[in-house]
Amino acid sequence: MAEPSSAALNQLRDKIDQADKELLEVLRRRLDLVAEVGTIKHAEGLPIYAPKREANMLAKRRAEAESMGISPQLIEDLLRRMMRESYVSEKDVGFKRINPELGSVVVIGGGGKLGGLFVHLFQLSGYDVHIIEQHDWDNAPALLADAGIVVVSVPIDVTEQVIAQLPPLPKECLLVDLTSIKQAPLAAMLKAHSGPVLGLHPMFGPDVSSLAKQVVVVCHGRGQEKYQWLLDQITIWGARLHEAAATEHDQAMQLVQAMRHFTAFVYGMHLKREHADIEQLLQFSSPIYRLELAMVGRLFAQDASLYADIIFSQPDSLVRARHYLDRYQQALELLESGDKQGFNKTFADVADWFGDFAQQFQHESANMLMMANDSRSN
Ligand SMILES: O=C(O)C(=O)C[C@]1(C(=O)O)C=C[C@@H](O)C=C1
Repeated sequence: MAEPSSAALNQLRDKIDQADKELLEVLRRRLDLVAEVGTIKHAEGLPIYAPKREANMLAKRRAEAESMGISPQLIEDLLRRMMRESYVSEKDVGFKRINPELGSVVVIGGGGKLGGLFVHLFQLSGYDVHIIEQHDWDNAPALLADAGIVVVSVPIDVTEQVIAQLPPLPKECLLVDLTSIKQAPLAAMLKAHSGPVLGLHPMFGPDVSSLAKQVVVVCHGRGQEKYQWLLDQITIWGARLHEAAATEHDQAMQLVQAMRHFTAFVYGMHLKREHADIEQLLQFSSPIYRLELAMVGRLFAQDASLYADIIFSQPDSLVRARHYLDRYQQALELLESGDKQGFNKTFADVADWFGDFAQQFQHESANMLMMANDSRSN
């Protein structure tokens, strides 16, 4: 059915169309300027992500918007969305090669998604990149003979085995892994190779459009002066580095990854066993529930073995999951005994513990909810 309209409304809509077209022209102009910035950054080896410039620009535009009677949040949303576009366009120009002397880059598991992303980034930076996959392990000695860096990007449960199987690497070759646990792979690399060693954990999935604003955890192994170039290269790709001890990293991953994925897995399992009707849930869902369902549902669009690896390879997953079950049981007892007061008290204790973060998260999630709602068309 056609939407109701009128001649006066149509006249105004024509003018809106005109204004939107002008907006497109402004966007085109901005994209062209950003492309020029990309070329300069490529030549000068500057990072695609410039947080101070962004903060300054946003503050100025917000103030200008306010003085024009435009919501500051509106211009901030638009600019942030445009800058996301900038990261992608600047990435496609390529990056400066920070270590021109380096021998070849060999990515073991480079045919996989995360390995493939790093292959692409090294290629965009002008390195000579080779891939080794399971089926062509026979070629490994020849490919590794003049490697300047070997990146291990294989499933967690075979990482240590693959590292142990490596033929002797050139003495100065850098050995790196991208596994989402760090203690065991780092120890295996230090044992297998006497040269420089580095543990990395990219805190993002392989589907990111650029590394801008993404975090890469750095666990130092051996010979930092020999791999500083790689850290600089990753910064140019746009990522932020976060240094951590391998033990500290692995402990945090218990909650950030293993428990998070495990609870999402249980939630999905529960919905299925309750014979929930997703279609119907969506009709009744508030924006926050829709977002929650999306977070859980996206798990099941991915590879089971990836999640199994993350959960099962964390040494303390079971202990953490049991603690969670205990807390669930304690909360259930409040419900069973109708202890609303107890519920409120626990709630207040936890809120107190979250402190200022509670407000910050409320603010952040409000923005996410609005954006999630904007992208709905039904
Ligand atoms: O000014 C820059 O350095 C840019 O790359 C341009 C731009 C933008 O789109 O305005 C994009 C990315 C940076 O983080 C900051 C700003």
